[in-house]
Amino acid sequence: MAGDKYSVILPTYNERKNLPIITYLLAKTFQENKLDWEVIIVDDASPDGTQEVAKQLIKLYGEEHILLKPRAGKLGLGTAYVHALNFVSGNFVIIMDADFSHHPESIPEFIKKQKEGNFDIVTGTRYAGNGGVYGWDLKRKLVSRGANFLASTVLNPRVSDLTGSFRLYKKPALEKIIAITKSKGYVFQMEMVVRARSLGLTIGEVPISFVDRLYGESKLGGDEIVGYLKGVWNLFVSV
Ligand SMILES: Nc1nc2c(ncn2[C@@H]2O[C@H](COP(=O)(O)OP(=O)(O)O[C@H]3O[C@H](CO)[C@@H](O)[C@H](O)[C@@H]3O)[C@@H](O)[C@H]2O)c(=O)[nH]1
Ligand SMILES: [Mg+2]
Repeated sequence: MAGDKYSVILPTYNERKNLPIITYLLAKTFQENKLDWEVIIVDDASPDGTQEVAKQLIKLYGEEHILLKPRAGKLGLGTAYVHALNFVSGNFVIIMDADFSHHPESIPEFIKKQKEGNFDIVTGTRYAGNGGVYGWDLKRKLVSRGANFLASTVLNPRVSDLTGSFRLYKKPALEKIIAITKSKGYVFQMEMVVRARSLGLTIGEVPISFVDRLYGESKLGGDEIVGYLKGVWNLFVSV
């Protein structure tokens, strides 16, 4: 629709090699679809020089399209979104990873889905339709499936992929959800969906292929798994 603007929040930690290509593909996708856009990069003082790359990208694409909103240290994904939201100028917000696990080519499908049902949220799903996961070992697959199974059973949020983070939000919806979401680690994604349901927001789903990163390493560790279990428990007793 005329007047719509899409703000992509891209949290980065050591994504120097991925950032130029993901930005190129985002720009291309938005230009080809004649959409108004911006990318907000939240870099947490990556030691690999991600911010230097981001500054080059600002020169290339312009300040109206690329914003760098860095923080002084590695403060985690959840707070990165909260931080970025202060700078969003679009009426829609897209949250995605910078490491190609989330491919920009899905964005037009998210937008189409959003328009179809006037959804508050459209979430990418690896666990419905022709969605899938590629490149994970058995352990990581089991952790992801287990996390989804547990939260679905206990909290019943009627979404097939609770832990993914590739999502499109109406900006006011995201603001409302973030205001009441408490967790900070990986569990954040799941809590956001559960909170959205408790607010009566509508959610559409689009199947996506999640491909594990080529460069660098995932930041998921044992602490995050414990944090997730605690998060499910806290929501179970509170929502
Ligand atoms: N600013 C900032 N960015 C971060 C931080 N930690 C990770 N990131 C960035 O956040 C994105 C995802 O981080 P990964 O480390 O690649 O996560 P993952 O293990 O692949 O997990 C992904 O899949 C999970 C579901 O299976 C998701 O729950 C998770 O949010 C993410 O999408 C990447 O762009 C990474 O640079 C941080 O502390 N600060
Ligand atoms: Mg990743």
